Parts: sequence; structure tokens; C-alpha cells
Amino acid sequence: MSTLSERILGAPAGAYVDRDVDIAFAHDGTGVLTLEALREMGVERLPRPGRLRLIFDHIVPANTGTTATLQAELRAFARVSGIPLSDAGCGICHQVMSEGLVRPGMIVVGADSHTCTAGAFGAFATGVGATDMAAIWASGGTWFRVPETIAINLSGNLSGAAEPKDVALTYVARLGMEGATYRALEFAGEGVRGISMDGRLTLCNMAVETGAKAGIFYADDLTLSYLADYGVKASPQVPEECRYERTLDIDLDDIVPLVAVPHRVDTVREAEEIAGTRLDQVFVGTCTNGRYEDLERFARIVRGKKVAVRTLVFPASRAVLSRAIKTGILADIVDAGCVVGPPGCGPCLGAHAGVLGEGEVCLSTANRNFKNRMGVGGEIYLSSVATAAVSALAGEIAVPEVA
Ligand SMILES: CC(C)[C@H](C(=O)O)[C@@H](O)C(=O)O
Ligand code: SF4
Repeated sequence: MSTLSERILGAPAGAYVDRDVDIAFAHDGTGVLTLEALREMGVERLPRPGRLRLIFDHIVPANTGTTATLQAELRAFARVSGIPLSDAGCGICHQVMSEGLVRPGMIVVGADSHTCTAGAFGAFATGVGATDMAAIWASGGTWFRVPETIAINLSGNLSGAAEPKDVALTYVARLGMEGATYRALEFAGEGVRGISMDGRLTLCNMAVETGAKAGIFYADDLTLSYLADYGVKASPQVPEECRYERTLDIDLDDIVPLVAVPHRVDTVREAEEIAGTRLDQVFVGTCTNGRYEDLERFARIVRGKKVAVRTLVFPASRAVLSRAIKTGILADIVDAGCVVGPPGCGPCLGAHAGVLGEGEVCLSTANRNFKNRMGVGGEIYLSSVATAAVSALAGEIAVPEVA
């Protein structure tokens, strides 16, 4: 009788286990540090390069000569070591993982904290540091302490303008930024069924904002049909009776549009309470909310209208961008006056495109609003896509009525 994390890691909570990993990836930022650590360790050959991956997403295309040189070095390393490389323009590592690479039951590690996103497929997926990643690349495996699990028990259905992002902000606010440290969050209950795969990815993505190692859903029919579109065959995972450390009940019928206010992601208000807050920028994208369903929802709201404030839209991957072009929603977004950027992290971490100036205020669909993250002196509010869309049209924080 095990939690899903216990089942995948093959031991009860609290145990330490050594496991091979199915996928171990790094991006352009942490890849540079991983390579540096490998060189310091004197590692020359990597045993299973096919299970490793480099994905360029954080600063793409390169913003300075120094960045370009580091990326060129990493590219050359991938070539000689046989590591598959997804180069600039492919999209955010977590989105690339979710497009047919991750399967139920896998153990996935990534040198990025939001690796927990892949738990949406019933995989145990967690972020590690670059030095740990170097050791994993050199050996093919690592140790884990099997986490205790907090169940997030979902009931009911989302209604009105509420989105999975509002559910994520709800559990982050209720658990707090350290409330689930070293735990796994397992999404359970009848309410799970009504949440799309894109929505499940959003929910798992924010698990790390509570300190959790992983966020995880059982693979069900929806998971299997999503994966089938990528040519991946998988079996469902049937939940067992198991012991959770605690259970957090969330009734989806009660969820309303929410906003995390500066500078903590667990400081959450109803959008209604802070409506009218003046904005300098709206940012739609990231590994939290840059997927096709998000862009479609955004386009539906801004179609035929004009945004009243600088609005940046960065699709999470090439596949998302391509689909948005083919279905025509990208034209709606551009015609509404938005700036569309290349697939990748974009302004999320304040490294390039879309950096905020001193005192500027941004409403973003990302997962973090730490002080100075998008630029020194900038202020970040976090919301759903629908809230971002109506706010972009209003030039100030506004409350969406229908998603
Ligand atoms: C740059 C990277 C190490 C970092 C992370 O791991 O989360 C980034 O993706 C972020 O969101 O802050
Ligand atoms: S989109 Fe933002 S949160 Fe996600 S991996 Fe990139 S920088 Fe990190």
C-alpha cells in the first residue's frame, strides 16, 4: 500500500535508495555549470548519453558574446559526448519533456527546480543542482530519500473564470513557501478527472514553490490519450489505499481568480481585492502557463481588441508556437498589439527580453515573484492567463468573468 512516489522509487517514505535515472537533463544555464563540474571531476566518458539531454531555453537566442561563447562550448560538448541537444527555439525544458519524452513510472531528474512539472505524467521528477547533475551524468544514477507525501484532494469542478493556475496559487498559499519541504504532493480525488493535461502540468509545476521535491498525478485515460498523440504507449496507474502524511482538501467549485502579490508567491489575494493596480507590463508564458491551452484562452479574450499596456507573449515551445500559427490564434494575439517572443523562458528570470525597470509593475503568468527577479526594482504579480488577458486590455489588474 504505497503512495505513487514510494511505488516508483520502490521503497517506503524515509528510506534512502540508489536508482538509475531514465532521463537527466540540464539547460543552457545549468548545463554550463554541469560541464564545469564534470571537468573538475576529471570525467571523460559518459556511460549513457542517450538518457541525457541538453535543452537551451533560459537565454535564447544568446543575449551577449559571453553567453554565445558558453552556449557554443556546450553545443560542442553535446556533439562529442553524444548527448541529444534541443537548441534555441525548441522551447522550455519542462515543456519539451512533456511533449512525449516523459512516461508514467519514470524517474526524471533535471538541473532546474521546476523539473517537478513532469510529475503530471505519473513520473517521479525532481530538480537537482548542477554538481549533482554532473555526478548523475558520470554514473547514470543517484540516491534519493523517498519523500513523505501530502495529498492534495481535489473535489468538484472549476467554474467561471477559474483556472488550474488559481488552484496552484491556492495550494501554495495554504501550504506556504516552506510548508511541504522535502515532501511529494500527490494530486488525488474526483476533481482530478476534470483537469486537462496542460492544467495538470501547471499544478505540478508549482509544487516546488512549497518546498516540495515532486508533484505527481496518477496516469489515467487522459494521460494515455495525450501521450498517444506523441506516439507514446503507456499503461494507467491505479491508485492504492496508502498513508499520506496529511491531506489538503480543495473544492474546485470554490476557486476564484487569484493573484500572488510582491514579493512572495504564497502571499495571495483575490483578484477582486487588488483590481485597479496599475501595470507597466503583462507577461504570458513560462513553464507554468505558456502552453497551447493558455495561448488559446488568452487569444479568445483579446481577439478583436487592443491591449492597453506592453504585453509580451512567449510560447513555451516550438510545438506550441507552430500550433498557434496554424490555428490562427497567434495572429489574434499579434493583432491585439502583443509582442510575441521566441519559445523559451523569456522574461521570466530577468536575464534578457522584457526586463523591468526600477518601479515598473508586471503581471505575469509565471511561478515566482521574488524581489528583483525580472529586473532590479521591478514588482511582479502572478496570475492565471484569463486574469492576465483582461488586465492587459485594461492596463491595470482586472477580474476575468469567463475563462
Ligand atoms: C536558472 C535555473 C537554475 C532556475 C531554477 O532552477 O529554477 C530558473 O529556471 C528559475 O526558474 O529560477
Ligand atoms: S520559464 Fe521561468 S520558471 Fe520555468 S524554467 Fe524558465 S526561468 Fe525557470
